[in-house]
Amino acid sequence: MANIITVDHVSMRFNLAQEKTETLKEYAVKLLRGQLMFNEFYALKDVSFQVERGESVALIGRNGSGKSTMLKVIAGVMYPSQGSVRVNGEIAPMIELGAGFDMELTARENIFLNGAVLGHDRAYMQEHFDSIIDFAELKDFVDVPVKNYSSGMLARLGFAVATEVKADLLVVDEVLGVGDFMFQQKCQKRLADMLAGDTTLLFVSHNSQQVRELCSRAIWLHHGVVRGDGPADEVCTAYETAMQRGEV
Ligand SMILES: Nc1ncnc2c1ncn2[C@@H]1O[C@H](COP(=O)(O)OP(=O)(O)OP(=O)(O)O)[C@@H](O)[C@H]1O
Repeated sequence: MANIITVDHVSMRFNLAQEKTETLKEYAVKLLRGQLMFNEFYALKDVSFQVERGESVALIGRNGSGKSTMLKVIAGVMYPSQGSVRVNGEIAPMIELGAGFDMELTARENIFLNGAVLGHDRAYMQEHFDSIIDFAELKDFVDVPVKNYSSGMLARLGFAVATEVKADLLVVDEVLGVGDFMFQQKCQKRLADMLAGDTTLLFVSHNSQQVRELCSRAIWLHHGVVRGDGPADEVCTAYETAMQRGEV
């Protein structure tokens, strides 16, 4: 089967300032004078993997292991310092709460805006509009600027839009953890339905049960390095065992 994602020897380096600077001006002056010392920090180190069309893959690992950075590089929000990423299809990214929304606009306006960003015209979005609002349970808040939404409401709207407009690849960062229990169940069911079609799912989760239920495969990142890649159940068990033993 064809690969939808090819991650080829990707490294992501961040430069962390060693000294604390109080103001942006002080930072800029020190930077121009060459007085700032940086520590090089690799959030991803020589990561390679491929994902086939229709696979559902979870990225797991401790806090700070590089999962979100990997999603951002795949979604094209960040460019890797080394290596390359190729995505063969249309991506619906849900990687930051509210990203892709204009906070000053209403839900109605944002739905059309988001649709346009994903390459869908007004007529297409109009056709799907009611279904998005129904799923997000925001019927009474359609014309409220989203800056007044709670984080749960924003997550519901984001999830509803990203999953309504069928993309080839859905990239989801922990957003399933937001919203109440009932909504999480609904999201999980929708993802399962999409996976029964030919959507590819790549998602980050700290919930092993969810990973086992939704994903056929898991990739375990540890300090930016791939420590495991294989059937979700096996990789989750290896990760849990390592945590219980205090090895990670
Ligand atoms: N823009 C940035 N500048 C500097 N460091 C960053 C930046 N983005 C991420 N990092 C660092 O890279 C490392 C990996 O972060 P990342 O968010 O990818 O981890 P994660 O596995 O998603 O963690 P979590 O489970 O807590 O969400 C962390 O140490 C983080 O502090």
